[in-house]
Amino acid sequence: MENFDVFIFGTGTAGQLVAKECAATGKKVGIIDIREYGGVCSQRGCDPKKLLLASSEAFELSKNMKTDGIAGALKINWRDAFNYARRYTNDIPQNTEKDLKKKGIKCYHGEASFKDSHTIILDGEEIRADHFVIATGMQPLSLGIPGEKYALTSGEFFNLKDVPEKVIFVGGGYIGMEFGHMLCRAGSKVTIIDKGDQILSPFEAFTSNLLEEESIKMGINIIKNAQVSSIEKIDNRYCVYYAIDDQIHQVTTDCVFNTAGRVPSIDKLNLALANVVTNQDGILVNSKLQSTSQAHIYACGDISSKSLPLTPLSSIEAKVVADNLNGKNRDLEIPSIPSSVFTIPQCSGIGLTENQAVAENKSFHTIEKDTSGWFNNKRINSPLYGYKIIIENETHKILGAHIVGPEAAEQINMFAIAMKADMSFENLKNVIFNYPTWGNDIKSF
Ligand SMILES: Cc1cc2nc3c(=O)[nH]c(=O)nc-3n(C[C@H](O)[C@H](O)[C@H](O)COP(=O)(O)OP(=O)(O)OC[C@H]3O[C@@H](n4cnc5c(N)ncnc54)[C@H](O)[C@@H]3O)c2cc1C
Ligand SMILES: NC(=O)c1ccc[n+]([C@@H]2O[C@H](COP(=O)([O-])OP(=O)(O)OC[C@H]3O[C@@H](n4cnc5c(N)ncnc54)[C@H](O)[C@@H]3O)[C@@H](O)[C@H]2O)c1
Repeated sequence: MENFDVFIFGTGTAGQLVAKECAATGKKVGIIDIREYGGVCSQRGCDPKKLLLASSEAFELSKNMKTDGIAGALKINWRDAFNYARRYTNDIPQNTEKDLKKKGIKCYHGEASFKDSHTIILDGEEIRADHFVIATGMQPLSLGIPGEKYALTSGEFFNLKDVPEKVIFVGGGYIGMEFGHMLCRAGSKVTIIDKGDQILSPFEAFTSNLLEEESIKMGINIIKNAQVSSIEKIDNRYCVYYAIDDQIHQVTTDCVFNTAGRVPSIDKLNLALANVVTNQDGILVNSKLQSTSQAHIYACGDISSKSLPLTPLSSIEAKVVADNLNGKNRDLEIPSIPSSVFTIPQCSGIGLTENQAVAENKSFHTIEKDTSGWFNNKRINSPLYGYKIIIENETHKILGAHIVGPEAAEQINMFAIAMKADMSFENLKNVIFNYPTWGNDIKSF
């Protein structure tokens, strides 16, 4: 029986980091993945998405500058954009595995599951470890409706070689909005159906509503407060049925995506046999990221109950787990987390929304403005730019910052620094920034 100091499930951002840091201190490390190596971010998430988005960005800028310096009709060639993204991502699995092996880590493939809290079984063989790390991430939630099998997943979006004439996204969260914007610019007639009354519900309503209005102007059909009840295949097309106030409606489409959220990937691990406790957020962990029921089993990244499912959080958590396994006795401390939806324009936020500040009984005031007419936005003929900042009355500290605009994802990083450094809003505005830049606009917020 193979025996390890540390055995890791999952080769994404979190799993790889723990494996490398533990191997670097001389531990005997094993790692396994049920799919190709590399995880969601590099294969089916952040990176291929941003690569595909590059042509949408180029398209948008040239479309907006059409009568102001750019001549000729532009078109996104989806197949070229797809091949471009693939060129970057294709080699990552084998390079990741090569790199892990070079560092002395034993690499496995397949579906392993726990036999007891120190033993797993893979293809009938037992593997034992002193410590386990579960970093298996998340997977699309099941819609639980007839015809669900016809809905494609976000991973399958990255196999889409041609632009569908019509496409429906069930769910107007991060993924539905990002993919919807891309396909709309590439020529699809996009419909987004969401069960809630606000798309991008974790984001501030002011910025999310502005983005929704702009998305509708672009031609995206957004249907809210709608419960999708079934999907039917008719010849080569799909009919999606949904209810609003008990009234059944239907839309026909060439392609449907399930973008209704993601759930922890724990179903294949047999965690009950290892006495590892879970809930709907993932594996229950303490501040050291140990399972609350089995201290020698850690969880990090999307799968841990502590984390928002974002790449930077997966790295932070993995580092805490690696440090603890290497004897450093660390607790997870999470600062305010910036997050962005990579639509065009982008929608970004950090800290509290206004509703959350009210719920937390904060004494605060807000400033908000539609700044679409400001110079930076006008310069590129972008249609939308706006912000809302939540400021604590007594300390003038930033409780939350929310921006929608072409460079909102970069601007929000400035707020991340200010909030980490406990700066007041005035002090952030007193910083001298380059002119004329998007960062410098913050001085006028
Ligand atoms: C479409 C999309 C776009 C995204 N864009 C962004 C973005 O722009 N910015 C951002 O911060 N975040 C983004 N995210 C989220 C980000 O990808 C995740 O937070 C991050 O990848 C999580 O890393 P992880 O290591 O925890 O898990 P993962 O990267 O999911 O890795 C988990 C690994 O475990 C494997 N696995 C699963 N089950 C088992 C099992 N039973 N046994 C063995 N292995 C298993 C999986 O195959 C996978 O390789 C996006 C996500 C999606 C889906
Ligand atoms: N740019 C980024 O950082 C980025 C991009 C993509 C994904 N992610 C991460 O991945 C996670 C998952 O993204 P996601 O877009 O799948 O989920 P999400 O939670 O962001 O959005 C899901 C949406 O689907 C709706 N919904 C749920 N069930 C539904 C149903 N049955 N019918 C209609 N609508 C339904 C919800 O109301 C919600 O608006 C995000 O929370 C985020 O952390 C991040």
